[in-house]
Amino acid sequence: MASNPLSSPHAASAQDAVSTPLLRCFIDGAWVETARTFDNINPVNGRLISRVCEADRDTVNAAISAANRAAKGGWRGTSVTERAALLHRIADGIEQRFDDFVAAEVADTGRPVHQARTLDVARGIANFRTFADLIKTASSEMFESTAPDGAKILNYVVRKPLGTIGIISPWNLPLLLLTWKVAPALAMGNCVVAKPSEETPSSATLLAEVIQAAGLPNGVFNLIHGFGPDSAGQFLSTSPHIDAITFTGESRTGSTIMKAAAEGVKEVSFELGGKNAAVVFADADFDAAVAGVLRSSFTNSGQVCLCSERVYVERSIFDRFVAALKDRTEQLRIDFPQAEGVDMGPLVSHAHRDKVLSYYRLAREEGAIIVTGGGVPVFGDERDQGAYAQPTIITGLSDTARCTREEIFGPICHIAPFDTEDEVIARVNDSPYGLAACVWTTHLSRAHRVAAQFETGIVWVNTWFTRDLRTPFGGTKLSGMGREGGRYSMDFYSEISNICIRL
Ligand SMILES: NC(=O)c1ccc[n+]([C@@H]2O[C@H](COP(=O)([O-])OP(=O)(O)OC[C@H]3O[C@@H](n4cnc5c(N)ncnc54)[C@H](O)[C@@H]3O)[C@@H](O)[C@H]2O)c1
Ligand SMILES: O=C/C=C/C=C(\O)C(=O)O
Repeated sequence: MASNPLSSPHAASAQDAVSTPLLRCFIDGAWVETARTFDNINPVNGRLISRVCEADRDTVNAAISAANRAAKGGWRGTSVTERAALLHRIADGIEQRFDDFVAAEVADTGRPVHQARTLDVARGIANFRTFADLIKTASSEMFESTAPDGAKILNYVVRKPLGTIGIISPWNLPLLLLTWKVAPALAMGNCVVAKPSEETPSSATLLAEVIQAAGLPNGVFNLIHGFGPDSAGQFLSTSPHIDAITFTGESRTGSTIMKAAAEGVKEVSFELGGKNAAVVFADADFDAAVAGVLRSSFTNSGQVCLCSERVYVERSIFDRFVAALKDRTEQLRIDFPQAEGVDMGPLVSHAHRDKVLSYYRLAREEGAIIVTGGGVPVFGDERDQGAYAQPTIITGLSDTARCTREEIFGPICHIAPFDTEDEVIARVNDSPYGLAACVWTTHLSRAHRVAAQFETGIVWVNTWFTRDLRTPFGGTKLSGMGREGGRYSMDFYSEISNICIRL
């Protein structure tokens, strides 16, 4: 098991003086305990990691009031240079406590240590550095025109802080997805009330410690812990005193939050679910495509919103591709997060594994062929108390089966053959979701042609989850609303005003 990451004074133990840390909320620059706590469980072995203070309505309101006060205070007036320096200090702080952050992510999620190092924590740092650098180089639009009487008119655009931003994030990439919103929100001069997932409170708590140490003014960043319905998530998203909500999570939750936001006509940004497709043409670099689909299906045990759950392979290479992917999948090492060469840890929780396993059963009921996996690995050690599931490949389902239409969010993909380019484009687009798609081909014009026709916010050609943080990121249809990244984040986290001057 990971060494306990939560060794700082802010995680001091209250109820269990011996060892179980208590994670507190961070409000107006102070650590706040609440009456109710919930357990944070390690999915590797079912053991208790920490107890977490659940923010009740009064606590959430206190966090929002603190942010509102700070928003009216000096923060919005800080210079870009000062804010950029603070963001870099936060990035430095994460770097200085790199191993604590890695251990926190690993303990909460069971993900491989090397993934936490190279993806999660590295991106947490990059998110702060990227937006610090972006605001220093940002420009704005200017339009010159002529008034009816011939006078010269100058229009220019300014970005002002929105005020208080409510941030609600999921458990699948906890630090990455939280900082992806916190960094630009602060960069644009806003104050923040952030609620991480109840499944993954640890790295967010460390982030609050780092932010406190970096010297952000009190109330600019506030952290509340808790659940969604009838808990901190609902109290935050239904408050009339926040100015915008940015949310990453399930489409259904996004819809609930949107109803709450409609009441006050709040700005929303949603990064939601997916049922992403990977398309492999016969002209693809075969080995690269197999390796790519292996990654895009099973990284983080399939718990990345961008993972491929629908794989379409051109019929002439279908059997060979399925056999090769099966072979590679059966070589994946499912192990403790700290094990040398580990490829996959458990799912995030037993509850989530129950959901994923219900789809493994449904696949059989719907008539799927189980090519590999379809169950739970047996280890003969404490991992048997964990939330592990086998990486699973299925074939033989129609495009109307529930397993090929609904997001499963686990280590499973369905592979189907296709015959023509037009056919596969139509099948990929026949989905209520539209987050990301991958194309594997060496045919240059086909790559452009096909990519342009996918109804998704993101298309990767001969790669997957390769990110440039300046690019627009988000989904169409049930996969989201709006785009974040680079100037798209700068726009969302700002009130954009046009100033028109008659010269
Ligand atoms: N498009 C993207 O960029 C992206 C990225 C990551 C994850 N996701 C999606 O997230 C989902 C997995 O995450 P999850 O299970 O944590 O999602 P979830 O919607 O259950 O929870 C996400 C967050 O919302 C909170 N929440 C739940 N109900 C709420 C309510 N009624 N009001 C306010 N807050 C509420 C939760 O406590 C949590 O903090 C998958 O569907 C995945 O595709 C999308
Ligand atoms: O699980 C979803 C992954 C989302 C990734 C990002 O939001 C990103 O890379 O910025």
